[in-house]
Amino acid sequence: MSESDEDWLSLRPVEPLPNQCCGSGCKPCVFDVYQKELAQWEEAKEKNDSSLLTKKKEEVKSDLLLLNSDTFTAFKLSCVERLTSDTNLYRFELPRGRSLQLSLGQHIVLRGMVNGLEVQRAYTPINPVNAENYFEVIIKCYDNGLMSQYIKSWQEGDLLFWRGPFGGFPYEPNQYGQLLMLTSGTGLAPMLPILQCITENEEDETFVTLVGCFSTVESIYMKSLLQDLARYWNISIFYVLSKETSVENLPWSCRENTHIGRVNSDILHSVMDLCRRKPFVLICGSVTFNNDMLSFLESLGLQGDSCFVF
Ligand SMILES: Cc1cc2nc3c(=O)[nH]c(=O)nc-3n(C[C@H](O)[C@H](O)[C@H](O)COP(=O)(O)OP(=O)(O)OC[C@H]3O[C@@H](n4cnc5c(N)ncnc54)[C@H](O)[C@@H]3O)c2cc1C
Repeated sequence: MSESDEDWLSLRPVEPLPNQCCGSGCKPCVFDVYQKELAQWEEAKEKNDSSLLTKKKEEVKSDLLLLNSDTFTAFKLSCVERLTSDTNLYRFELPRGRSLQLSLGQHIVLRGMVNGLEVQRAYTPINPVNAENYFEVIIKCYDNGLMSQYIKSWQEGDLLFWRGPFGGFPYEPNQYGQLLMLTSGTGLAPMLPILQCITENEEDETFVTLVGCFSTVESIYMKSLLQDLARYWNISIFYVLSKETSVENLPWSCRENTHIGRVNSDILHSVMDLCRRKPFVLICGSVTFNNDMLSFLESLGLQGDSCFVF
């Protein structure tokens, strides 16, 4: 097939803008995909054969894996549950008896279209890794967030496009005597499948202490799931609430395990004193939160090789 210069120009892939990238270091990133498509375009142009461009740019279906790290697959949004004023739980349908087959703590990348611009952002499924027929993500929407605008337009039944998986925390049962999980907001997400994996395995005797940082009691996500998990003999859960004024104003169920204020080295010191063994620390929050936690832990004598940042 022969094409004019103008036709070739219209087929040339467009270089992504920096804010289209999710920034989570996934491979391939939107820029890798662009480089690959550009090379494909240059080859097709050289051979003057545009049929070489039609190869797998869009969604693919694999019989074995539902997800693919290169290309996007459509999943149906089956249910939206409001968790707080700005955060919802989104449940996606999978074919009957199928699971996403993620490893612990892995994230997936969502593709959105905002004002004609393709945007990609990372989200971490919270369901147990062996869950069949569905997967779930909790997403906080920001007023001025690009993907947030797209997510706010979703309706149950919509088809949304995901690729992955990426990242993850390599975990073996009883590998660590004690895990200490430090999370801020939706940073809770990668911890939930790890907690569920430990509590579902009677042979796994790992102690886990989770510190969840939120602004108020109302903003704590998945409170009833966390309460259920805290009933296990090896799981302890603490909250640090930055916008509450006094423990006395909190419901009785939260008073004993809540600190008021922002998490600091004193709070971490008291939490670490309650750990049964020297902890291996998992950290997930904003970049500032993660860096703050690493420096508090260092001041408490914990080295970087005892920490994993999502
Ligand atoms: C590996 C990984 C896993 C993630 N998992 C989840 C998850 O499970 N659930 C989830 O909700 N998010 C998760 N995120 C964050 C998510 O990828 C997006 O960054 C977030 O949804 C904001 O995207 P946006 O396009 O709406 O905002 P952007 O357009 O990227 O940002 C615009 C503005 O929004 C605000 N904003 C964006 N992100 C933050 C933040 N973290 N803290 C404070 N203000 C912010 C700021 O004001 C910012 O200037 C994850 C990120 C990574 C890297």
